Amino acid sequence: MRCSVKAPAKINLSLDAIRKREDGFHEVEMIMTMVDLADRIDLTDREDGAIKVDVSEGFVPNDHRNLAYQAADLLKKRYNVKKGVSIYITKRIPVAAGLAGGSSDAAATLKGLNQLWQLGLSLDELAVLGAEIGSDVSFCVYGGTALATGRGEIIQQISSPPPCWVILAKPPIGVSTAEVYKRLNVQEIEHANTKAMIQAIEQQSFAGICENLHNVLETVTLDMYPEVRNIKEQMIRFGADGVLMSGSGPTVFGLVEHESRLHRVYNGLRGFCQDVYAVRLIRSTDT
Ligand SMILES: C[C@](O)(CO)[C@H](O)COP(=O)(O)OP(=O)(O)OC[C@H]1O[C@@H](n2ccc(N)nc2=O)[C@H](O)[C@@H]1O
Ligand SMILES: Nc1ncnc2c1ncn2[C@@H]1O[C@H](COP(=O)(O)OP(=O)(O)OP(=O)(O)O)[C@@H](O)[C@H]1O
Repeated sequence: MRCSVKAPAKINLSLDAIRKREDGFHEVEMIMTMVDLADRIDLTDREDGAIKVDVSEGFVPNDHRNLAYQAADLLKKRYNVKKGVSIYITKRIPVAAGLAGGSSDAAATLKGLNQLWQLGLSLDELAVLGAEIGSDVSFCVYGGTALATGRGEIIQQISSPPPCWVILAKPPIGVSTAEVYKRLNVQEIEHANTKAMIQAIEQQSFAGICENLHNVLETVTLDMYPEVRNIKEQMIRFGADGVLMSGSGPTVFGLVEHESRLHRVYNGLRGFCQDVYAVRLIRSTDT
């Protein structure tokens, strides 16, 4: 038996860190949403019980380090599954970009194997398992738009933002999430107004969303990598309505309401950066 699952990228419309916890993680408040740039996960079950991973991009690990492998391994061990699986990952989401590519691959693998291995688990159960793999995996299991708290694994779904375009620009560097969080000084940051962001989304106020875009990790990454700051400045200069770095970066996204302006921002950025994508937000009715 086979099945294919889409694994979309996420962006953080806001990301606030409340405090550093005893376990080394940060207590966060994040508003996350999916965009229609996606990896594809093809799963084929195997009678020999093995888990095999193959990835379209040779530099992504194809062993136990791959988060999709970890998802399959976790399900297999936890539910004592005798079958194995061949996982083929067609990567389209840039890697180590702040777009949760690996986390989304893991979430898609959990969902696909739930069907393939007929485990009958609910989304809530898959999300709890996902949290064992990484902080972003639970959100990726549900998709849509959500408030994520705890270390990112406590998910409360909210309305989808109004339709708009999203330009993603990724400079040619990879950023370590652990390193960025390590350099964050929670005592000194200007906090995000998460409530105002939720309210803007509930009221379908595009202007309100743009006004409340805030990511406390942005200053850290911008100080470490001037090229990320440059992309942010260019995105603003070319006229995106709202601009923010996603996650721990280095991808910067720009929200654009009108298609007429989309081309100017997209073409302008192409002059500075090779990895530029024009995508849409995924509304929960689209999935
Ligand atoms: C930056 C974000 O992508 C925003 O969505 C997430 O907060 C990070 O999610 P992720 O990549 O799934 O992160 P994980 O693999 O769970 O954690 C990587 C490292 O980031 C740091 N980390 C992560 C999440 C969190 N709430 N606090 C942290 O301090 C920890 O040092 C951890 O060892
Ligand atoms: N399926 C996968 N796809 C991409 N990278 C993976 C995968 N599994 C493991 N990795 C490893 O994880 C690292 C981070 O990749 P990923 O693309 O998930 O980062 P990210 O977009 O910054 O994630 P996040 O936004 O959740 O912090 C990569 O350097 C890669 O070696």
